[in-house]
This record gives sequence, C-alpha cells and structure tokens, in this order.
Amino acid sequence: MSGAPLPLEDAWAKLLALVQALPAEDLAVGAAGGRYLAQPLAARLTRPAADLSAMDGFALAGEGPWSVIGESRCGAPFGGALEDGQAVRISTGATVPAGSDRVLIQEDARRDGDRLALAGPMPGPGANIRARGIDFGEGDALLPAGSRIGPRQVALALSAGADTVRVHRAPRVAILDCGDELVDGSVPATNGAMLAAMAGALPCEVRRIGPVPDDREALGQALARCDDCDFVLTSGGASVGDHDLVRPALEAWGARMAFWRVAIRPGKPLMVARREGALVLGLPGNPVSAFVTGFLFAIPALRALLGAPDPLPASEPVPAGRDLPPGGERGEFLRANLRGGRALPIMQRDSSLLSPLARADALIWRPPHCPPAKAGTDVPVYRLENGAIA
Ligand SMILES: Nc1nc2c(c(=O)[nH]1)N[C@H]1C(S)=C(S)[C@@H](COP(=O)(O)OP(=O)(O)OC[C@H]3O[C@@H](n4cnc5c(N)ncnc54)[C@H](O)[C@@H]3O)O[C@H]1N2
Ligand code: MOO
Repeated sequence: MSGAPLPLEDAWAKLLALVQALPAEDLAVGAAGGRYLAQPLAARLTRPAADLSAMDGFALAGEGPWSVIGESRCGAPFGGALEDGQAVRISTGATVPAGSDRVLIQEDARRDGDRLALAGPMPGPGANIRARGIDFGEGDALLPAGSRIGPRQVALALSAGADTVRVHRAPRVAILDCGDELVDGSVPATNGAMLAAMAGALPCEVRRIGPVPDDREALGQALARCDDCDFVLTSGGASVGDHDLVRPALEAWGARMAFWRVAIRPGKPLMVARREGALVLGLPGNPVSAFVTGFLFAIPALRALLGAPDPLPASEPVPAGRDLPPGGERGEFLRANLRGGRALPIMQRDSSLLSPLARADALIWRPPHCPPAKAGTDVPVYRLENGAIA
C-alpha cells in the first residue's frame, strides 16, 4: 500500500476493476438524460408510420393536369385513394394518400381553383416522399446497452414508442472538504464546490459535507453521514503530514484501501478505497491536484457507476505549441491552451494555482521519462471543455 506510486494506466485499471454499474431502474424517457441504458432499446413502432410528404405541395396520381380533390395535413390525412389525374394539397409531414407515388413542390405547381398544372419539372416516382419505415421498423434494435441517453437518444426513444427506458441508477455522491484552514475560513474551500460542479454535470445526487476539521472524530462523524452513498469523494488530508488524517479516518469507517498514490503530477497522493457498496476516492487538497484527479479518476468513476462502457477520458494527438522537456519520475499533466491547432502549455506548474487552471482548456500528458518533444510534434492532449467538466 505504501509502495511506489502506481503508473497512471495501472491506477485506471485498478479503479475500473473496483467499480460496477449501479442497479437498473425504469425511468421516463424525458427524465433519463445523461443516463446509460442497462438494456438495449428496440423500436416498438415503425417510423415513419406511413409514407409522408417531405415538402409542402401536391400529392399526384398519374400524368397532369390534375384536379385537386382534397387535402392531407399533419394530423388530418386525406381519407380516400387517388385515381390518375387527381391530386391533393399536402403539407410537409402529412400522409401521402393511397394512389399517389410522388409529391410536386408548390413552387413547381400552378393552381387555378381545382385545376393543377406543372410549372416546373415533373417529379419522378417517390419524389419528396419519406417512405414508411425508412427511419426504423418495429422490433429494430436502436440502441445497444451502454448507450448514453443524450438529447438525440431521448428523441429517438420517444419516436420509437418508448415511455420509459431501463437505465442504471444515478449515484448518490458525498463530497467532503477537509482541513482546519477551511473551517476557520483562512483558505476558501474551493475544492468541494469545484468537484460538485464537475459531478453535477452528470446525473447524480450530490451531498456536500464540511469543511471538516483535521480531527479524527470530526472526520468520523462526517463519514458517518456518507453511509448511504455510492461514492464518497474527499479532498485534502491525503498526503503524509501529521494532520493528514483522511486515510486513518476512512479505515476506521470501514473502508479498505485499494491503492494510494499515482505517479502523476499533479495528483500523486490519490487514495482509492471501497467500503461495502461504496467507492471512496481521497483526492489531494491542492486545488489543481483535486481538479486533475477529479477529471482523471472521479468523473470516470461516476461514469462507470452510471454504466458508461468507456468511462475514461480520451486523449487526442495535438502538436505541441513549444518545445517540451523530457518527462520526469512522475508523468505530468500540463495545463494548456489550444490555439490554432496547437497545444500551448502554461508554464506555471504549481498545483495550488487556480488562475492558470481556470485559463486552461486542455491538459497535455507527458508520460514518465518520455523524451523531449519539439514544438510541432504530436503530444497526447485531453480537452477540458467537453464531457462535463469545463
Ligand atoms: N513531505 C511530503 N509532503 C507532501 C507530499 C509528499 O509526497 N511528501 N505530497 C505533496 C503533494 S504532491 C500534494 S498534492 C499535497 C497534498 O496534500 P493533502 O492532500 O494532504 O492536502 P492538504 O495538506 O490538506 O492541503 C494541501 C493544500 O490544499 C489546500 N486545500 C485543501 N483542501 C482544500 C479545499 N477543499 N479547498 C481549497 N483548498 C484546499 C490546503 O489549504 C493546502 O494549501 O501534499 C504535498 N505534500
Ligand atoms: O501531486 Mo501534488 O498534486 O503534485 O501537488
């Protein structure tokens, strides 16, 4: 447990091995935004349910000229069938009547009373018609288990006739700020609010606790308020100082440490533990360290609890905006700005500095002992603005 800090990849693997998606529940489709499907979604309906017009105009049967014998509107389809030489006025999205195989857009039509003639080219068969079932048919598999229900998936599920979807339950999350200096107000307790804002972009129930003093009993009482939580997130007191009491307090509460310390900068003294059904992450107190470990571990853990199949953040190669020195003993996440397709590192690296953190829109990953990188060579970059944490 107190051995060498774990390489990032090993820490991620151990974390994911500890987390299981929470049990499933049925939720009204409109309330399921941000959740992940616990079972696949199949269509209960065919869409479109009938052949529909894609344009405002006239549904035609046979060659022109035509006589207009009625109208098909959304919600009020034309009841009968057309014979050759007949047409109906039709709106976008309205049902194409039987007997018609094409729609003439009104800009290409000349209407005089009930008489209709071409004022443009004759539409071909099927023109301006959305055929029944082109989106999906009843019984079609629409979304596999593990899909995230975003706004587009909400629309799809409703269109497919689902009232509810089976999704993983939203985690109950406790976020504790720890430190005497936060209790007396000499240092503003920024981490809890920051982490709550990060977590709050995902579907979860966040309970803020503290600030809690550096005191075993107080920490014990605070942790007792987390007994019903799925995920407990502390910040501060994770290091080796005399007042870093989070680990013994967690152990006294019944948490079993899975690992402590990851070979990353900032964020080394990360603690990961489990207690009965709950996952526990002890994040370091330095605000940048809390953010980086929140981004790399806490948000992915939340996604995993929600049932995301691929919960870790993804990096992309971006050319470095300047020469970068070789990597050290710990891998480093450099705060950076993406400008003109390049990632420009911010050179203030102290893990207490919030102004460079707030200015950054990306993190450049420098793996341990990596060779120097010349400006213009690709380096792995994690964008901060997507995925809940800007
Ligand atoms: N001898 C060693 N000292 C330290 C080591 C080490 O390996 N050996 N690791 C350093 C690293 S790396 C980090 S990161 C910090 C982490 O320390 P803690 O997690 O124990 O955090 P604290 O000591 O409680 O606080 C550090 C710093 O952060 C401020 N803080 C704490 N919580 C909050 C909060 N909720 N909101 C805002 N600011 C917070 C606190 O006031 C301190 O300034 O340890 C190094 N030391
Ligand atoms: O990991 Mo600490 O976060 O380097 O300052």
